[in-house]
Amino acid sequence: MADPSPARGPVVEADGISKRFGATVALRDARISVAPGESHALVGRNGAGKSTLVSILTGLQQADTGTLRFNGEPAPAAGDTDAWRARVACVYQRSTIIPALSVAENLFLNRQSLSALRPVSWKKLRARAGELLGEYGVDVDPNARAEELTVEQRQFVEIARALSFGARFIILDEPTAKLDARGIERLFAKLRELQAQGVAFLFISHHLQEVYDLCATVTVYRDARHITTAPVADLDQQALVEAMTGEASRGTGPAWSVTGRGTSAGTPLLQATGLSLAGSYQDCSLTARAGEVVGLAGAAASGNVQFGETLAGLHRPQAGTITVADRPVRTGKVPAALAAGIGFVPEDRHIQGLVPQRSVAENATLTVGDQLGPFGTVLPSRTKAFAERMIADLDIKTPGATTPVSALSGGNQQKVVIARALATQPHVLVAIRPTNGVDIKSKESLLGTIRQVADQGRTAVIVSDELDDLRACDRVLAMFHGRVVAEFEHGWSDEQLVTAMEGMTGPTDPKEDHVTHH
Ligand SMILES: Nc1ncnc2c1ncn2[C@@H]1O[C@H](COP(=O)(O)OP(=O)(O)OP(=O)(O)O)[C@@H](O)[C@H]1O
Repeated sequence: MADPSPARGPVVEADGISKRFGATVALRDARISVAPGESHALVGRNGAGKSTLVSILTGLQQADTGTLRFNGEPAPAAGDTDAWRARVACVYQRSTIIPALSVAENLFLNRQSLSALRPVSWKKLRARAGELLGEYGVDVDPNARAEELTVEQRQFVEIARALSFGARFIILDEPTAKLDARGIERLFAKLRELQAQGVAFLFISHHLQEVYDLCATVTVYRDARHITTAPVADLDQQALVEAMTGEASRGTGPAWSVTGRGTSAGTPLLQATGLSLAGSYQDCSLTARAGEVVGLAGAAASGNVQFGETLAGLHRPQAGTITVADRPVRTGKVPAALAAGIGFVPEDRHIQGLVPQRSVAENATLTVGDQLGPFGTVLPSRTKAFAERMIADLDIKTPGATTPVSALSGGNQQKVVIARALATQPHVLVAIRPTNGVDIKSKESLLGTIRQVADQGRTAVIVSDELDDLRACDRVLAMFHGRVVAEFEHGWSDEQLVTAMEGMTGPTDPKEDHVTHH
């Protein structure tokens, strides 16, 4: 690792940065400055320009105007990858680790210092990988295949790899999106440890609490512009949200409201009985009635995501049955689930959700081709009208319905995935972590949209470990280690639910009459 460079000013300083994509202005005269060893947050609504700034700070894209300096010196030439990597490290939400390779191979992939002319000594490489992981306190076996690692271990390997190029400045773009509460704690502990060694970071997150927990300074972008930079201690959450939205917050609760009427009213629409999937969960049952939103809570290894995916036909369970409106659904087949009226919002929009080169309109209507014309003869005008309604309903920030989805910001892509799931007017909507990557204001409208599904006499299942998502539910089942361990009627406390998700049964409290331990 290179010696830390002597502090000659901010680790990064960008000023007057503008960037256009065709008619879209992604950044307009924006700025950012991060001091050595500083923990700096960058927040803003979906499409505010955060990822565009990251791509400019890491040399992936060039700004149209503006200046960029690292440690007081001009940025390296475009394309000089090694020089960029020595100044700024970046960990993206999407892993850049190659699953089929070992940890050691991943760490030294594409590294110029290993001459291509010399045969690679695997023994040496493994030893160096071990040293490097040790240096950053990452407890992972260099021989392990990357696909065997947990999301969190993979992220630690990425951080070690990124910093091993010598940078003392690391950008983390929504690093907590795929971690559960424990994983986030460990990631933050690691970041604090690195900060104590003088590493500065720029932290991007839609979870404002994380900003308060981790960062000393916050910068807010809105509509491609820099709005403010301030010590986090000087901005309370209301002031921060106001800076992000440009509106005085209403100070009231969320736009949706839990009716709590679902439990006794409504006939069962979705019934999953005794489902088991080897290695994931055993003997799990769930009933969702017309008019209610049911939460399926659980931490990373609880099996809740696999249970939700099974409902949508992604896995074939070894045991158990699924019915929609009393009709059996063939398990393990996505088309069968769709035909039975189960709409699905997958966890990973990149893999399961979208066709990036296709337009917003096409993506939003991928599941309803038959409503818009026979296959191959989709009528563009109907597709467009349908998509335009979705764009308005879900507040999707896009220049138009014909814009390719790849040109949308991450959070707006997530809204397209939800639009698509809603397009079929499903009887049952199964949504996995639906507000992942979505800004605080859009989150309310998305949860409101899911609520509408129930209000129209249909039903929704939200699979999540996010308390905000779960609060939008009438009833929550908590899973731990592959089993449903407790059920909560409306009125649970955060602590009760978190305790259940962590596999601990709280003391039996007379006030706990809305909790059933299974
Ligand atoms: N390659 C591109 N082509 C066209 N437009 C783009 C491209 N990349 C970004 N944009 C547009 O630039 C704007 C800023 O997007 P950016 O991804 O920087 O937002 P963001 O703040 O990171 O949002 P999110 O929180 O949703 O990730 C958006 O309107 C987006 O649609």
